[in-house]
Amino acid sequence: MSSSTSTPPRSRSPLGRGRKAADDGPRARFSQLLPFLFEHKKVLALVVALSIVGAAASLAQPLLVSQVITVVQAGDPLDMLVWALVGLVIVSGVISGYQHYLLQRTGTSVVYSARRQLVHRILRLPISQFDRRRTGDLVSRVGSDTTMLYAVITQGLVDAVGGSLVFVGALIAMLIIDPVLLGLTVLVIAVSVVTVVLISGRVRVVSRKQQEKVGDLAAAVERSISAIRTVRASNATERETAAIEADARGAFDMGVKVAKISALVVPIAGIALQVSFLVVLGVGGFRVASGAITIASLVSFILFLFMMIMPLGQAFGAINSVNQALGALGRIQEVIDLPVEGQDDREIAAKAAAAGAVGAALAGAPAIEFVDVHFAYETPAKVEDEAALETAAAAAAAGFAAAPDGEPAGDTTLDAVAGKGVLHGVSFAAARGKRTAIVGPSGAGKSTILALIERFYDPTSGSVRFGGVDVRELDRIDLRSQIGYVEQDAPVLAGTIRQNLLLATPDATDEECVRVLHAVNLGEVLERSEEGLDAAVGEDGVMLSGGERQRLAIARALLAAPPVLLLDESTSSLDGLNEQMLREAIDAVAENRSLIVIAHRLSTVVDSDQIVVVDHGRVVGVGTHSELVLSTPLYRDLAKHQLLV
Ligand SMILES: Nc1ncnc2c1ncn2[C@@H]1O[C@H](COP(=O)(O)OP(=O)(O)OP(=O)(O)O)[C@@H](O)[C@H]1O
Repeated sequence: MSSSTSTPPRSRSPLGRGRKAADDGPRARFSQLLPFLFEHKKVLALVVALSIVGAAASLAQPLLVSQVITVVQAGDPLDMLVWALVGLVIVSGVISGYQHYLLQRTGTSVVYSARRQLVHRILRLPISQFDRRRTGDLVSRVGSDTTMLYAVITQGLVDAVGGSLVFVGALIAMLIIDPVLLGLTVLVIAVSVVTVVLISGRVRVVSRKQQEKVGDLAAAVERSISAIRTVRASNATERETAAIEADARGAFDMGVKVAKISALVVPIAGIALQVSFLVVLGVGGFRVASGAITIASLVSFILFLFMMIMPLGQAFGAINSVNQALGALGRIQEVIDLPVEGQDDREIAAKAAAAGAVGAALAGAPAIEFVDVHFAYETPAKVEDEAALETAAAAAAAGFAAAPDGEPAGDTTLDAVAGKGVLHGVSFAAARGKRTAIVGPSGAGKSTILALIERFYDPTSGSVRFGGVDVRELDRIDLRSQIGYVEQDAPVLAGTIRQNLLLATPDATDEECVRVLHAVNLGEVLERSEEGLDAAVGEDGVMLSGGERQRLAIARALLAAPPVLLLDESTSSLDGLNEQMLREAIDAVAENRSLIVIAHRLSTVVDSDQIVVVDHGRVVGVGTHSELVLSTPLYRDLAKHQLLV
């Protein structure tokens, strides 16, 4: 958002903005994971309850085994004990299977919930966010980063909760059996826990970087695919492939790093088990020999030791997967924390809605009016010192733990600053029910004018008025429902003709669809395929010609029958017939409504009620064609070039 009035403070996200750490980038805390888990608290509670039962069943096993040994030594019959053991094994198996299913389902639900939140947020971000974010990276956050959350649930976290019960239970049992042996075991375990915690902080950082690389990869793929014809025609396939492969390689390298660090974690539980086993066996042997404990006690102590180490391994796995997930969650949360479009003006909009401001547009006021409008797009801030960031990241890596906050070392490309002015004191009024054309050289600011009417951006100063009311005082949804907008060059969505038409007017009937298609001279496309309205138009409408695409977009706007229609004429050159059809389409939509059309071909606009000439963001002339030819040199030149005078 470029408006000085509505731009939120720089520090938008608690994670990313305004706070730069050595490993620059969005970071998530464990507490931010909790809301995702909390959504499933009932199922998770059930899983924990099952874990407790499972833990009890597991804990009972060594006790039974110890009983079996005692009974065998005494030469007594074993019947009941054996059946109890079999029963316990079966119960443990069933419980663990059900638990596994619940965890997988919950993991999938957490991913689903994160995706929903992300999509909900992304589609509502201010347009300025799309100017500086890469589409592929956003797609990757929805598709890839979210899947990392799955592992938190399935790989350990909840298991570790249940496991910790086994751990505590085993600990108590071991304490009762032999406190001396336990002391030695705890010592070995404490060393391994400290090591794992130190290593896993690094996993979070590297995992986030890996996700960033996956984002880069997705953005690169999107870039090439969306321009595939140009890429092919430029013989750039090899170079584009190489560039994408380099991004894939970056993701792979980071993946290998994650694997290396994780690989340090995995054997630690095993090593801890082996070391404690040897210590317990050695010292335990002496203690049996000296009569301090019995053989049965030593055997059950060792079984408890195994039982205690298993959940420890789970806990280490959990720490690892949580840290990986937190890397991805940082990127998810960064988007979720962005303000949605209009977040700042909710109060104004509520007031406006209460007052019915759109409906109460002032009688006699122009449909659209610009009053001394100045505007500058925000431009992404530069990364000031990448080398400093790298050094700081390396320093943090050496420290192994999660990076501490540092001084701002630079700026990511997602922060924005006000760029150079695009509109400078633009004033004009588009009368109701009339046709206003905006003309001017490329880059003059014509499309920007339409963007301000749609409130994709707000002016830096001055005001844009709809029916005499400043658009900032209107509810955006109401405002947009009054305005049709046909954007330049890319107006068709993948899908069928019907889906395209119904985008703004989901309830329109087939008859209405067919009527608007005829109104814009597109009746013929219905005859091309037996499917009629259900014929697919392909990604970006590639199955339609440039002129047809533009007219389909006009038909869509026409179907909604808005009182004001903004039309950014396609810059692509149309042949005579297509141009004629476009003019007829515009004539059809101009009926009974206020039309503002950006024209690249003066022939489309010579008969407009009013023409506004824009040059370098300034209005340099307003009038009819014949007036402007006399009064405005720029217009005269444009007209001359297009052979109209
Ligand atoms: N989203 C954007 N972010 C930053 N700058 C932009 C953005 N859109 C346009 N600009 C800049 O604003 C200026 C005006 O662009 P605009 O698209 O309004 O011109 P135009 O008159 O419609 O041009 P054309 O006739 O070529 O479509 C240009 O210098 C352009 O580079």
